Amino acid sequence: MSTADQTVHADVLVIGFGKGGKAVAAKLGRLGKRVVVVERSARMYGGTCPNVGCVPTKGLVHRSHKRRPEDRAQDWYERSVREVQSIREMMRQGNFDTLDSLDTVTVITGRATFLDPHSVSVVTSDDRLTVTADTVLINTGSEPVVPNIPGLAASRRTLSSTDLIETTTLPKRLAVLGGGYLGIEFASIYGAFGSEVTILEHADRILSREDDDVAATAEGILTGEGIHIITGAQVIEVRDGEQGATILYGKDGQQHSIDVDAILSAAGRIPATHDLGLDAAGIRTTSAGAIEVDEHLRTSQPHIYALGDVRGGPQFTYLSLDDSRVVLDQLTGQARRSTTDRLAVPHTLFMTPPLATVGMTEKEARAAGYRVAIASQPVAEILAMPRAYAVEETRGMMKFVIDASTDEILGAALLSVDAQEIINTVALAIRHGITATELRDAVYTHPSSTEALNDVLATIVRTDEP
Ligand SMILES: Cc1cc2nc3c(=O)[nH]c(=O)nc-3n(C[C@H](O)[C@H](O)[C@H](O)COP(=O)(O)OP(=O)(O)OC[C@H]3O[C@@H](n4cnc5c(N)ncnc54)[C@H](O)[C@@H]3O)c2cc1C
Ligand SMILES: NC(=O)c1ccc[n+]([C@@H]2O[C@H](COP(=O)([O-])OP(=O)(O)OC[C@H]3O[C@@H](n4cnc5c(N)ncnc54)[C@H](O)[C@@H]3O)[C@@H](O)[C@H]2O)c1
Repeated sequence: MSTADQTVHADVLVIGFGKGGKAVAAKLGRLGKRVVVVERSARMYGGTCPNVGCVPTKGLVHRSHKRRPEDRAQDWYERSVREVQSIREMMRQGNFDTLDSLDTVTVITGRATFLDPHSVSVVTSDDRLTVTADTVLINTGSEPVVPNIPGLAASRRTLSSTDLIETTTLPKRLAVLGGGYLGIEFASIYGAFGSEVTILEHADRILSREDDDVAATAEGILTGEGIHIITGAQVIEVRDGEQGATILYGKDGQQHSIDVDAILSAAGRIPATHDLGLDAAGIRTTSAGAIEVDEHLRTSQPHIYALGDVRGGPQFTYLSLDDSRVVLDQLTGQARRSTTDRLAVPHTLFMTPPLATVGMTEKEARAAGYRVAIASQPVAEILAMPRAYAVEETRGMMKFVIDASTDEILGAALLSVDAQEIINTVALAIRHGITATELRDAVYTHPSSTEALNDVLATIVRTDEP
C-alpha cells in the first residue's frame, strides 16, 4: 500500500498509535488484514506511555534516588533527563518497527479527521489524503486539562507533564497544581531531584479515595521528603514576574501567595476528541466528552470501536491493552469478551515507595454492608519482610480489607517497596477466590517483599462485631 495515492483503502483503520490500537494493528496485520495506522506525531509512535507517560516518568523516579552526594542536583537531573530520552527514542523506534516490518500494515504520520463513517481525511506534513476502511478503531488517548484560572494558561511558567520531562533545567521552586496520580508522582520525582515542591490541591485531602490511615501515611512520607502539601487551596490567579511566577490562592478564607519558577498543571486529562470530526461520522460522545461505547467498545456506529483513554473511564495503559483483547475478540474471536469481565483491577501510584491498591477500601466495604476485618502493619514492623531493611526502604504500611464472615479478600492498599509487584498477586487471589487465610499461609521466596503477606495477613487489628 502506498501513501502516495490520494485515497487508500484498508480493512482496518486505527486512528492514534496508542497501546490498544497498536496491539490490534499488529495482530490483524499478522493475520493478513490490510491495516492503516494514522498517528499525528512522529514523536509519539507507541503513544503516551513509552513517549511521555509511564516509561519516562518511572525512569525519572528511579534516577531521582540515585544521585550521590558529590553530584550537583542540576547536573544529575540533566543527565537523567537525557538518559530517559534515549530510552524513549529506543522504545519509539521499536514500536514503529514492530508495525512497519509487517507488509500488511502502513503507518501514516498525520492528523486524522472523519469525513463520514467510513472515511477520514489525513493531513500529513506535506500532503492530504483520504483513508477509507471497513472497520475503524479510535485510539487517540487523552490530553491535559488546564484549569480556567486567570493567568495560568498564559503564564510562561506553566508546563504540562510532557513539557516538564523535556526540560533539562531543574526548576528550583516547582508548584504542582493538582494532587492526583500525576501530581503526586511528579512532586515525588522533582522533590527527590532537589526542587522545592509545593502541591496545591483544591480538595480537602490528597488521595481522597483512600482510607484515612493510608492517606495519612502517604502524606507523611511526602512531607517527610520536604514536599509542601496545601489542600483546600483555591488558586485565584497566576502572575508572571521577572524571576518567576506568583500564584495567588485562597485557603480557609485567607488569601496567600507563593513564588515559583515552574508550575505543573496536573489537574486531570480529558479524552482527545476535539479534532476528530466525530459528528461527521455520527459518533456520540458522553457529557464528559468521551466517546460513548458499549461493553464491547463499539461506538454508536457498529463498525467503529474506541479503545483506551478516549472512551472515558480509568486512564491506565494496561486497560487500553485489555481493550485491545475485547476488540480482537469481536473482530477475530468468539465475540464474548467484554469490559464487564474485569475484576479486581489494581493500580499503582509511583511515589517512593509506591502505593498500590486493589478492590475496596475499608470505608467502601463498610458502606457496601460488609462485616469487615482489617489486617494491617507498618512496613518497619513486618518481621517476615527483611527485604525492606535490606534495601533500606522501611517506610509505609500494608493493609487488607477482609470479609469477616467469609474470609474473602475485599481489597488491599500496599504502600511499600515493591508494592507495584505484590499487588498483582493480591489481585489474582481476589479474582480467583483465594481466601485471606490461603494467601497468608502460602509459600513465598525469601527474602522477598511478597512474603510480607505471611505476617500482615496474620495481624488482624480490628474486626466488626457479628
Ligand atoms: C505522565 C504520565 C504518566 C503515566 N503513568 C502511567 C503509569 O505508570 N501506568 C499506567 O498504566 N498509566 C500511566 N499513565 C496513563 C497512560 O499513559 C494512558 O492511560 C495510556 O497511555 C493511554 O493509552 P491510549 O491507548 O488510550 O492512547 P495513547 O497512548 O495516549 O495514544 C494516543 C495517540 O493518538 C494520537 N492522536 C491523537 N489524536 C489524533 C488524531 N486526530 N490523528 C492521529 N493521531 C492522533 C496521539 O498523538 C497519541 O500518540 C500515565 C500518563 C501520563 C500523562
Ligand atoms: N501511575 C499511574 O498509573 C499514573 C501516573 C500518572 C497519571 N496517570 C493517569 O493520568 C490521569 C491524569 O492524572 P492527573 O493526576 O492529572 O488526574 P487526576 O484526575 O487523577 O487528579 C487531578 C487532581 O487535580 C485536582 N484539581 C483539579 N483542578 C484543580 C484546581 N483548579 N486546583 C487544584 N487542584 C485541582 C483534583 O482534585 C485531583 O486531585 C489519571 O487518570 C491517571 O490514571 C496514571
